[in-house]
Amino acid sequence: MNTIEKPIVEFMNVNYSADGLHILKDISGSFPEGKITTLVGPSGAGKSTLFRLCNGLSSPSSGELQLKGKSIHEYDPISLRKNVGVALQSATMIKGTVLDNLELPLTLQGQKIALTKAEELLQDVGLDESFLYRNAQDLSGGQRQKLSIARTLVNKPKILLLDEVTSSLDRVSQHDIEELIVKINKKYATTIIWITHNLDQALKIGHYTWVMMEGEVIETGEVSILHHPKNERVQQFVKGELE
Ligand SMILES: Nc1ncnc2c1ncn2[C@@H]1O[C@H](COP(=O)(O)OP(=O)(O)OP(=O)(O)O)[C@@H](O)[C@H]1O
Repeated sequence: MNTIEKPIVEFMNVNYSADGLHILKDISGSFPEGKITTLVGPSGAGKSTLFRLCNGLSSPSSGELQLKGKSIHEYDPISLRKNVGVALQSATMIKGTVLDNLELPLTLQGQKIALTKAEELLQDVGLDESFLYRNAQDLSGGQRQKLSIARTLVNKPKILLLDEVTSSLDRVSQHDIEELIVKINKKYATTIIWITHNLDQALKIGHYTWVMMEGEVIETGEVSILHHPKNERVQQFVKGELE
């Protein structure tokens, strides 16, 4: 992160343990506001666990985690959900139409979505407004992922957490989603934190990267560090020698 950038998510000596296992080890660092940071590392490195701390699904065992300069403990669940949107690889839909799914974040708050808003959100993610009354179960994988991302935008989140959102998609849909995320980042200045196994994708769309291994953050910096990592294990990882 360069000096003029403001941190929006800050980890200060964060540890997380579960079932007697020390899973996240003394994590310190920040995600800059309005930028795309990718989170990479081998399987089991702790990436998804770190995400669950950012959206309040788990709490640090020790240390401090701040969002917008305020401890995550001070956010109530609704304001946390409004600030932090999440899209997952599975892009799970409820039974019903595209509109029902788009409206879900508001339904949970006892509200309805304005039709013009729903149309605008579909337009944002490149789905035609004629999709609104289609059965969500009938969408293709790529369309479902676009809808899942549109759904996170309903609350205008400041931060969007993406966990392997393109891993089960074909190349064309993968490319569409990458373009879409870059567009959202530019249009709404949304901070994006993106877990990906795909290093080419990290290099293509990210401004910054965190490399995690065995519960630790090993290297961070501009995404170009992936071309010439300093750490020997990270060098092995980028060469594909670690799973
Ligand atoms: N609640 C839990 N209880 C016990 N172990 C856990 C728990 N949550 C995560 N772990 C363990 O912590 C480690 C990190 O898991 P995590 O899912 O965060 O890794 P990851 O980097 O996201 O991996 P992947 O890329 O495979 O999704 C793994 O060894 C996992 O089995």
